[in-house]
Amino acid sequence: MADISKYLETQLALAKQKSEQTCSKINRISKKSQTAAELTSKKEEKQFIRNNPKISSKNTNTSHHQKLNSSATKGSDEESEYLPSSEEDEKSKQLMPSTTTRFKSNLKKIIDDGDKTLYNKRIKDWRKNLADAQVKNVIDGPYSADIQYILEGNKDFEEKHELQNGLCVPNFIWNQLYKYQKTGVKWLWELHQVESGGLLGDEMGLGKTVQVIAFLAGLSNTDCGSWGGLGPSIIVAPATVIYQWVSHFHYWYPCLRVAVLHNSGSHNGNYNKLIRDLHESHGVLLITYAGVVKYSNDLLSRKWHYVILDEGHKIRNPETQINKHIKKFKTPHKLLITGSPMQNSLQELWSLFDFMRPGLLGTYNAFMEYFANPITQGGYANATETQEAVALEIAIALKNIITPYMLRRTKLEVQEHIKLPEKNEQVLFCALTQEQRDLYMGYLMGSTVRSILDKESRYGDPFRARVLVALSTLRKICNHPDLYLYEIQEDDSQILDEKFGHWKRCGKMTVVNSLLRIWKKQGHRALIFSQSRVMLCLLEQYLQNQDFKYLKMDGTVTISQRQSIIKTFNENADYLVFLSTTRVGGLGVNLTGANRVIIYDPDWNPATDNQAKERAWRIGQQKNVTVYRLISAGTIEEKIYQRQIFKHFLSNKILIDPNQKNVLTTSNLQGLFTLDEPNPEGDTETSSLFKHSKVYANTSKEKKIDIDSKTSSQRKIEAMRRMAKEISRKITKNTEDKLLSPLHEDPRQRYRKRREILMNPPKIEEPENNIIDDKITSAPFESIMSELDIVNMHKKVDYEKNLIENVLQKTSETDDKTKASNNSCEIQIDKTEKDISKKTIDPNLSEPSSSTLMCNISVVIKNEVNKKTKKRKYSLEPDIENLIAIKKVKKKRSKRVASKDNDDDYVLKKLFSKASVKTALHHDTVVGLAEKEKQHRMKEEATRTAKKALRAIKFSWK
Ligand SMILES: Nc1ncnc2c1ncn2[C@@H]1O[C@H](COP(=O)(O)OP(=O)(O)OP(=O)(O)O)[C@@H](O)[C@H]1O
Repeated sequence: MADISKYLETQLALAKQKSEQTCSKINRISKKSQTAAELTSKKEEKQFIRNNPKISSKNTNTSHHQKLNSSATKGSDEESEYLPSSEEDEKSKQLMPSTTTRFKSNLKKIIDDGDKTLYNKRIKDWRKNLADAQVKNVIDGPYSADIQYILEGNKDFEEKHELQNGLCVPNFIWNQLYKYQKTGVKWLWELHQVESGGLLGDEMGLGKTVQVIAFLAGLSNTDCGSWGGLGPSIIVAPATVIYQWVSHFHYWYPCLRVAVLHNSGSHNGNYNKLIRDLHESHGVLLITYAGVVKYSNDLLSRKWHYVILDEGHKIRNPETQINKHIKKFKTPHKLLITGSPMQNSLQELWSLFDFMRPGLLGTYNAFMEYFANPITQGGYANATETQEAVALEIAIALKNIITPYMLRRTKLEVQEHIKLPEKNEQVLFCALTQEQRDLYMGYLMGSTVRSILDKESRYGDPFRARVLVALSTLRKICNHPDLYLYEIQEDDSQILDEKFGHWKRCGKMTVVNSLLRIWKKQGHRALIFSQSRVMLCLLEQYLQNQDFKYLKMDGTVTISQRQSIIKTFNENADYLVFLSTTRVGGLGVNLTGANRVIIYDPDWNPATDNQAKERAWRIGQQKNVTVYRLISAGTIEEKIYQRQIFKHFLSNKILIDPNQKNVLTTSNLQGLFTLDEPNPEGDTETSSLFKHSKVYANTSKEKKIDIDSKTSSQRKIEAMRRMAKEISRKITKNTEDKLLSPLHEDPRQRYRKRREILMNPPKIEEPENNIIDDKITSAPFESIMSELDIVNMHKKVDYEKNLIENVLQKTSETDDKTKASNNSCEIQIDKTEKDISKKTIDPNLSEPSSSTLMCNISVVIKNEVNKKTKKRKYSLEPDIENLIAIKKVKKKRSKRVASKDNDDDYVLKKLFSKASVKTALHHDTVVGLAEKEKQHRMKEEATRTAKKALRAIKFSWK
């Protein structure tokens, strides 16, 4: 009896201790986190007050939040959905010097035709090369499509392919076009003839630029209309792709003059003169979107034949300055090129059509009332049946209206022509580090978020701006704790250089680290995109520390040099990584040198992320492409991803299939400011919603490898380790259960219940998230005795010994069954056990605490492993928590590294095994594309079969 009461006392003490630990873990946020949240809130508050004189005239320092705030209140759509990245990036101070500067001097600039002398020289060189190619069949200079055509042995390079009604496209272009591109050129020609604008909306990388150049080349060879062929034209494009246009023109149609109206252009002197010159020579003027606003008076004072907007979705917000200026051009020939015609909402579609087919979709207000709102409403999963039916009918009507003016082909549809390699796109839900979780929770509990969520305290300040600032802060914590902490440092000296931005402090960076290491071994090259330039600096610092060769392109790289950096990366396989902001490197450029893509942080706008990944998966890519989108599990990033899914759905409903069904409901503010920990299976909210899209690493081959390669003792060690972990978990769980239970006041009852559990131990599932070979070597938990059973069966002093013996016995049984036992490898536990009992078991306790137990078992395991290590020189992998690496296994794995087929599988297993990735989803399945793909294939198959059937009955008659 006395023993039992002593035991119960100990249990009670243990339970109390455990409860305190648990409570403090759950509720207590570190001092550092609290202080950080309060300092941030104060800073933000000052800023709000500063920006809202009605609240107070008190003045404060300027911080980046001012920018956030002002942009947020401006109400531009881009800013409402997205907190400045590139804009912020362009101006934000750099944390560390960019190595990009090193490469600048080596980069060869692409020169446009703004400078007439240079233009004349280029034309002279080109003509000479053309002549050389015809005569000598070799050239000493840059290739162009016509020269290439001649060198390939074609004699008809001066001939043209004439389309119906006279468009004459030079053969050296026409013959190089894919079939669907020829259709595209014909479609542009049809629009031209009916004097209409249009939207070329092919998926990214399908050669929209090439189609437009082919069409313009055709026009310039066709004597028609008031311009007698091609008149002076303007192409508006984002800064990064301006020079891509130049080089495409120089390649595909070298005789045309193309000049860049920008500081970076070759033209010297008065920009007015350049516009006049270009206009007179019927050339093409390339200009940025900002340039249109800047030079609008001069541009608008002339008549232009074609106005073409590349990445035309830039004008999706009808309220912007750019939009207003661009719509003033008076020509019916307006083309819009974009791979993402609808990104966030239906109003965007209206804005695009208002540029190239004004009036087609009515006025803005009418469109919003009669089209956009009902379609959106009917799109939510919680819409009524009537709302759904109305949405469907209106979506069909809208699709019918826009179809003649919009040509969109997906990669899937044209796959038989372009034969792109496969693409595997996954969303990896990454665990936050303890520090991140702490800071995240601290900020959620801080005054900024409280003031947002507390309806009562919503004073008349810019509420929306507060929300956006808070969201931005949470995103920073997800990206790296230092992005957040850096801002509240009063003084730079507080920053510890060696720890600053360290990858181990951030869950997603840990994943990046694993990915890059594996990819380097596998021989893959990667693009890494982030929204923020500051984050790129941290990634850059990481790459430098690891000695990974990389190139970086962000807003600080001059426009004229961007194309050269891209070219260098594509041509030089020494560079492992191309780092870029999503907005600078994600638009329009070709980065096919890489076949792996990491999208480090999600954008509110799904198209931004899509654009980025399409840089690698496009014509010219030879290898299979894998894209990883990193999401910090349970955080704001997951909500952003869900928002992306909804936007995808909406856009697919109009552009692809009005019958699309949605699974997401509207989200509320509260939902944005929570931290949803993944459930025990590692599922986050999103992965629970999209269970059918979950990615499982294929373990079958790995299992075989492990069975073959592991010795019996290694298996025993692992079994012990797992069991120790499980026992520890059981103790913790039991203690917690009791604590939560109303019985916790009565130790006797608690004991009775506990005994009952011991007599009938619950079945415990094997942990899913574990080292690779779980299922092979683990002793079945249901047959393992609980540590308390053992305590009850033996004296305390024998506790450890018995436990270990028990484990070994069970494991031996398992081993015998699998015929893999190896007597010579028997673990000698006696000495270890004695050592442990001397060193670690607290004599005051009748039962070791779970943590002590865990520690003890670890010691046993480590001792054993060390012993083995000494004997056989095994190498351990200390950086992987709880993983005891065994060389043989590693050897097998490195063989797997070489096997390209399983590259992605291997990567995923590694990530799961390190527990840095909680779960992974197939992105295409989530956004419904895989389903579409399946349907498309089925339809194709069905059509083929039907045709065959028709032929069959026809011939059967004969
Ligand atoms: N017919 C073709 N023959 C050879 N190469 C082609 C052809 N069409 C396109 N390409 C190449 O494919 C790549 C992608 O083309 P392009 O940049 O025109 O695509 P895009 O649809 O404009 O892409 P984005 O939407 O990303 O701007 C380029 O490198 C281009 O040279």
